[in-house]
Amino acid sequence: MAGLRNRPEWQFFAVLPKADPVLATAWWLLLLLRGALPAVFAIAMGWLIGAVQHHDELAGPLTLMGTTFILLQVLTPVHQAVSANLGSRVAAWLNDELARACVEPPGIGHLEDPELMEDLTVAREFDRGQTGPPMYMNVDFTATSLVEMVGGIAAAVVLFGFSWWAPLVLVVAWSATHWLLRESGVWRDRNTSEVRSAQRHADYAYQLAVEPGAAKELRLFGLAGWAVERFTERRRRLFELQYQATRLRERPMIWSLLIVAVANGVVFWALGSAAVGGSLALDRLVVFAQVAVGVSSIAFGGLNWVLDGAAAPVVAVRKLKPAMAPAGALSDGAGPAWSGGGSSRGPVEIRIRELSFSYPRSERPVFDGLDLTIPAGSSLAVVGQNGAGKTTLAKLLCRLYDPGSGSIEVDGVDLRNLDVDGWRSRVAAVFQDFLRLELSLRDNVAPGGAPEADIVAALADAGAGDLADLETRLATGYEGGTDLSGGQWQRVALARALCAVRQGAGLVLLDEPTAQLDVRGEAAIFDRILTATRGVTTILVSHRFSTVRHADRICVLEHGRVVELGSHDELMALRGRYRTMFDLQAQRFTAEVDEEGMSYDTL
Ligand SMILES: Nc1ncnc2c1ncn2[C@@H]1O[C@H](COP(=O)(O)OP(=O)(O)OP(=O)(O)O)[C@@H](O)[C@H]1O
Repeated sequence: MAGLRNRPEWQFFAVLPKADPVLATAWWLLLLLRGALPAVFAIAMGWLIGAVQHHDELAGPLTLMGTTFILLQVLTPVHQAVSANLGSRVAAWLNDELARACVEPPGIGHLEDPELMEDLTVAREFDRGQTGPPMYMNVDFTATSLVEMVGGIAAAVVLFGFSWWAPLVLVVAWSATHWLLRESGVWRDRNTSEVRSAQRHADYAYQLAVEPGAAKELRLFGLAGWAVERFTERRRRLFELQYQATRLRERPMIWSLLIVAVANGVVFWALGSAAVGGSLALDRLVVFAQVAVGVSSIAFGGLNWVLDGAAAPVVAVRKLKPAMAPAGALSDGAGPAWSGGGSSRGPVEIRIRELSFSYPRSERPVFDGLDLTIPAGSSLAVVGQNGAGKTTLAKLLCRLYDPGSGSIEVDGVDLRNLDVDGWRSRVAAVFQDFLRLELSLRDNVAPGGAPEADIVAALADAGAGDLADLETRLATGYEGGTDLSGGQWQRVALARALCAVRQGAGLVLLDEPTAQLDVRGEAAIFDRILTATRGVTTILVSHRFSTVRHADRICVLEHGRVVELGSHDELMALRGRYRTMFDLQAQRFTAEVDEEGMSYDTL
């Protein structure tokens, strides 16, 4: 039973009533009715012939035939409409499930776990129509295939009226055609890793060609023709593979044709001899001959093929739900909303002890015994080569991951013992890949709400005071909406953090907060950031030493450990890594005065 429940088809059918119980019931009823109608029509025809032969009343059989015929015509489009609606609801249900599974875990490990990526891609993209038909079509295809299956079974049931063996022979023979498709590899080969990989390549090349993100470089590097060529070639390869997969192979084809021909020959021969021998009247012969033909609609197993595509996203979503929860879990924070040692406002002291951390499924530790203390209210700049672990440190401080071993303490309390939401409400962060909400400027600066005076002041501190009206939506495509440049967006992200500081954040994390600002803007803004975050514990990640040097202390990260720690002057005097990096960058900043006679280079 558990095995049956785990089957993809079962999971697919189980989702239908969850998506919409009323539509699912209507869908099944219509399906059964449509499946049964051809057999009823055959019976009605036999009845009519019998009535003509015996000079009986024709109204009954004619009414039944007419009604069946009309129902056959009318129910098809009605069922299609129900299928389309049910399919859309199944897609919405799956999308909701996936959204919840992605959003509910407090950490983010489940979204960065390579083992979950394939299912996540299937679950995310199933309704875009690129890897297969969208769900509303899949439900319709499933309905059509099931109607045929039910039709074949109904015909076989009626054929029992002739003999017990005839329907069995025909059902077995026509079922052999399923084996034909399976042996031809239709289902198996269509979903091989080679086909999936070809599909991925074709999709990628297509996206390169049609999406605006790649448009600039494609043109600049003369790659436009290459992208189209690549797409065409990859797609051709995909079609070739799909053709190979769906091509019927000779041997199983000959065998199943033979079986079907023999079985039908035997049954029709028996029907014929019974009729000639006088044991089967014309009216019954007509019925049984029709249903004997009708059994053929169970042939070829199109249903399996259709269900394969329809069930894949259901299986992926249902698999992801239980897999994501532990991957994104954090150890339980036992404390109340804020259970740090200090007050619920004001700066916090951070103490990192023997911290080790590796990303999920990664052998290589990012940190291996990191020790670092950041006194309350001080600022610390973190520098180091690409990949040194600066962003990872910020993620750990936001408690998007828990450490592998060691600890991060806030005012003497292990971060794992703090309530996650309570802690996060005390952290203001700007990440390199910061959030750009398609909402008003006001909501971008204060997504959780804040007094207007704080929003306006935060925008001014971030140098975005005159960017736009607070109610302007920061996205094109909306009435009065506008998009911003990269640097302008960065100012909005900074304003969001600075607004949170005004709301009482105790830790500010700035990961490359001025990377997209022009030099003039950076120098001006950085002074304002320092003023606005004065007295708040601030961690600044930056490759710009003009920014870094203003921090109270600077730490150089290398191979998961702190290799240098001190003020700018102390580290310069040390003549170590920091000095080398600083001097290298300083050589590129020789011009200290611009054409307007103003000095911006603060190195
Ligand atoms: N989601 C992830 N899964 C696996 N490994 C990751 C992930 N994110 C980062 N890493 C790895 O962890 C290491 C540290 O990455 P991190 O982003 O913290 O570096 P960084 O110092 O911020 O680099 P940069 O200066 O380029 O921003 C790198 O080797 C990186 O490849």
